[in-house]
Amino acid sequence: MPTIYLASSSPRRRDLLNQINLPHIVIATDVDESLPGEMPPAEQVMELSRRKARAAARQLAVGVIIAADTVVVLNNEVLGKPENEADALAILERLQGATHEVYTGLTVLELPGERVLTDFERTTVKMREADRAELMRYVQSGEPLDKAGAYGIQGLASVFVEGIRGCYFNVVGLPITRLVLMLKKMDIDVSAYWR
Ligand SMILES: Cc1cn([C@H]2C[C@H](O)[C@@H](COP(=O)(O)OP(=O)(O)OP(=O)(O)O)O2)c(=O)[nH]c1=O
Repeated sequence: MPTIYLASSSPRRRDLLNQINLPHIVIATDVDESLPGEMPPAEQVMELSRRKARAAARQLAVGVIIAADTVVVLNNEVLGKPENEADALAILERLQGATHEVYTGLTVLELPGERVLTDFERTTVKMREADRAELMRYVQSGEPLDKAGAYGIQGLASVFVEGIRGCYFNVVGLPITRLVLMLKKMDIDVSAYWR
């Protein structure tokens, strides 16, 4: 079975691979995340996941690389990670009482040979109304700062989520079933690692 590499510094993605008992090695990458402004969100996250996978591929000779990129989209506007606490509060004030979408782009790259698959997953998230004081306390918890859309559904932000449609794991940053299906296309069966 090939060695799996996760081209991500996100602890959430690591946790999700551990949750499905998929042994992996984390590879740190540094990619240019600048994009042309008019790119649709699905294209953006797929392109960035491809860049992350390719950056990891430059450091390796053999194995299968997984890379992902997640953004939150509100009324066609792409929201990445907040720049600071004030930005996090501004984002959360827009998300409260509204419905948004979470997109994750996913790339699986096999070495040697560079066979590459890229796809994306989209989940709709509805948040309840919340007042400024509540959102302020959430920002002060420190949870929003390293997360797209300034929240973590898997953490304290669960108190704001009214409902979701689609893959939950996609919101956390790694759509598990989408990944499993892509690995299957590369003739890798995740359950073969469960020994
Ligand atoms: C919406 C949401 C995002 N997130 C996180 C997942 C990702 O880590 C992060 C989105 O940022 P990304 O740029 O996709 O990933 P990253 O910078 O954390 O890691 P890397 O580029 O090295 O792979 O937001 C949550 O943990 N919970 C959520 O509910």
